[in-house]
Amino acid sequence: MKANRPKRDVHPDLARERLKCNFNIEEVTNIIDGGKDKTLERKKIEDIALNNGACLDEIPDECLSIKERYENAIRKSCIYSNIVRNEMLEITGMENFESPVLRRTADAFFKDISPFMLHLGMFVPTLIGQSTPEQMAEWLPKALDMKIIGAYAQTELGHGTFIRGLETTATYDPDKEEFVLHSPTITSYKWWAGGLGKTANHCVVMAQLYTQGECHGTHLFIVQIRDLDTHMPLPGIKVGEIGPRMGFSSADNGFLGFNSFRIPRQNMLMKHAKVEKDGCYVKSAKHGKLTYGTMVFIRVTLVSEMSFNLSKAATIAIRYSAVRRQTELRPNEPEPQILDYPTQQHKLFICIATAHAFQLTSKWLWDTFQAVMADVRKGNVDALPELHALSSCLKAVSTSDALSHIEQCRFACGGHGYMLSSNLPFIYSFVAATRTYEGDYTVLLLQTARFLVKAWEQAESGNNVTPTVAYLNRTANTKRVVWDNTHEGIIQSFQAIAAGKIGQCVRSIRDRIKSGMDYEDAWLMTTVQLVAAAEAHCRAVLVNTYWNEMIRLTKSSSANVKTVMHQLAVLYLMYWALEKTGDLLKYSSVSKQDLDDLQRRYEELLAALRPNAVSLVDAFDLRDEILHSSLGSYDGCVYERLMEEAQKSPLNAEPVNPSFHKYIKPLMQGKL
Ligand SMILES: CCCCC/C=C\C/C=C\C/C=C\CCC(=O)SCCNC(=O)CCNC(=O)[C@H](O)C(C)(C)COP(=O)(O)OP(=O)(O)OC[C@H]1O[C@@H](n2cnc3c(N)ncnc32)[C@H](O)[C@@H]1OP(=O)(O)O
Ligand SMILES: Cc1cc2nc3c(=O)[nH]c(=O)nc-3n(C[C@H](O)[C@H](O)[C@H](O)COP(=O)(O)OP(=O)(O)OC[C@H]3O[C@@H](n4cnc5c(N)ncnc54)[C@H](O)[C@@H]3O)c2cc1C
Repeated sequence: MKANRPKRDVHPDLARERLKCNFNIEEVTNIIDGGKDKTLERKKIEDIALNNGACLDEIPDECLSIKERYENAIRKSCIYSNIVRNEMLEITGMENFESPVLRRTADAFFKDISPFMLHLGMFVPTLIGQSTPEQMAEWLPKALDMKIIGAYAQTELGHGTFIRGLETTATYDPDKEEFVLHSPTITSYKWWAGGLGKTANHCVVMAQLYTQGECHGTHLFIVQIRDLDTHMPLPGIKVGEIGPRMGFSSADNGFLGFNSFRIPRQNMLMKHAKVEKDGCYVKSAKHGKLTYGTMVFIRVTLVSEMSFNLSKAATIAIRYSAVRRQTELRPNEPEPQILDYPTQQHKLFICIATAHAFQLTSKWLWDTFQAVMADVRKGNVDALPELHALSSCLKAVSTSDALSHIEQCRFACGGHGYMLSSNLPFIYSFVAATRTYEGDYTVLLLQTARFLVKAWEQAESGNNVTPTVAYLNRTANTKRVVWDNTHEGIIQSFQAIAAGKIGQCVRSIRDRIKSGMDYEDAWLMTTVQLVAAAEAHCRAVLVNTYWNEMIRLTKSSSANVKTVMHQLAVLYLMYWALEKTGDLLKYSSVSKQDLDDLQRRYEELLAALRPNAVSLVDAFDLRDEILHSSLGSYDGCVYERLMEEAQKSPLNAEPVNPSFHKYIKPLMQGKL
């Protein structure tokens, strides 16, 4: 079903906005993409995937039933996978199947989500990260060629966060050289895995490994769950979909139970630990948590995923705000564009800046991840704790911030932002899940806090600490940093806030221990502060990385691009400084006068960015097919699109709904 989209003239308000632009949009797009060549490659791929209109729907997703939505998503997933397999991977290279470009074009096909997302998103990365070379040779080509379709089944009905508490067992039987997978309780049923309910025929399963009568903790196994020809669940497998949820409606998140289901020994993913034929367990020589590798990988990719989602929401809300006019400021004057209201600018410009902050930080995080993984391959796991701490807090804060900014974008669009045709509710519900999945917000910040407390103790005793906490060596023993309203000063203040909060946590824990608590209770009682300290550390990392990367990437930019990129980064620093005035007063010498000054400069900066606002979102270069929004299209024909989408409501298919004759009329006539 292809939909024809009428071509329209650009709305005059948007056309005027574009004339005001004073910087080279393409240069900014190149910075976001990671270089001119990357932009060209992206555009080429988008043309291949989107120009034939296969991604478009006649009937909007939201007007379909649950079953129709799933079936339509499968239909398009197959079309899309075929394009990826036959045309797109040729350009990116097979090894770049995780390229953000593929993720971005997928969004044009799925307003909600593809049931195949977890296949490429987690199943394939697990094969790559957890298999021996022999296992990789066996499974990876089939998975990349869609000969098998997989899911990642780790979470159970009873446990998601506490992986060590998972109950599914994999017991080795040396006589048959097989593992027996079993779900001993209702709470041990796998629950949530995307694509598992109806789509996948294979999955990676995390289970407690038993061999020679001993439990060796959780390990990963590859399991075929459905017949490849009939797609029927195999005997011993109970599988289905978990039911309607807030978002992810077409992802067929599933449940899975095993009744003494047997798999060959070779199906244990044995890169980091193995079970010999005789049942002897050989432990990972490197690091006990390497089986958690896929989670770390996805946490890293989620930071750029948040940038992408926020850039979509910001594009929709800013284009709409340039077209929408509301309220006479002075009698008989034209109503202003709502984008002219400083309160609207305050809601929206931070979204543009944050999308940049996350994008630049995500590239840096990706490079860090690659470097640490290269070390791990050589047997050096020293940097793993820092990577875990960093990816945990950046995943937590980027998903949480993106969520609240996307909600602001929806607020910024008034009533129309509540329409599903605006796409803002879809973006919101997708991002809402990211705050929970792949590690809940609080839980991940507490992981980072463990690392920070140790780093604090090292710095306190005069030892050098790892790079992302190096500021502790400077600030651990400083009471209050001297306020300085330059960008360096603001960055240092964020580091001082983080150091101050971590130090306070350490003192609280020690005081509680002194007063008789054991370490676990003292830690538990301090967790509210520990979460705040980890968040503060993450903000310090974000402001520092964003600033440094922005300077590095704009070195050879034209003057006006430098200026506008600089303005966005300063806006980001000021916004967060003003959000955290209580902390600044506590940990720096900032005065009321300094804060009033900062507020004034922030408001001036909003005004300075105003003429470039539409062009800044144009620089995200998001095609209409990707935006899926009645409010955010490039031409700004908001009202026409809202009306057009309204006509598609199934309730408008007939002038009188049968319920009138069945219920309303009898009620009116007193015959009910
Ligand atoms: C195609 C591209 C896609 C782009 C992206 C788009 C979409 C995303 C795609 C897919 C996602 C969609 C769906 C999501 C799928 C899922 O949600 S899968 C399930 C994810 N589940 C979780 O994340 C569970 C969260 N829980 C945990 O991670 C851990 O249980 C825990 C909370 C970290 C604790 O683990 P535990 O084993 O109990 O550890 P313990 O407390 O014993 O800690 C011991 C030490 O080990 C350290 N540690 C823990 N984890 C790691 C790690 N991963 N790496 C390194 N180190 C680790 C821990 O900090 C302790 O260190 P100490 O030194 O002792 O302090
Ligand atoms: C849309 C979606 C898709 C998903 N896809 C998959 C998938 O493909 N595969 C898969 O395996 N899983 C998947 N999940 C599961 C997901 O990973 C878990 O839901 C997530 O890790 C949170 O775990 P939980 O549900 O057990 O929450 P819980 O741990 O029960 O959390 C509930 C509350 O308790 C708090 N809490 C828990 N432990 C602690 C603690 N130690 N200290 C302080 N507070 C704590 C949390 O902060 C939270 O507020 C998905 C989830 C969603 C929502």
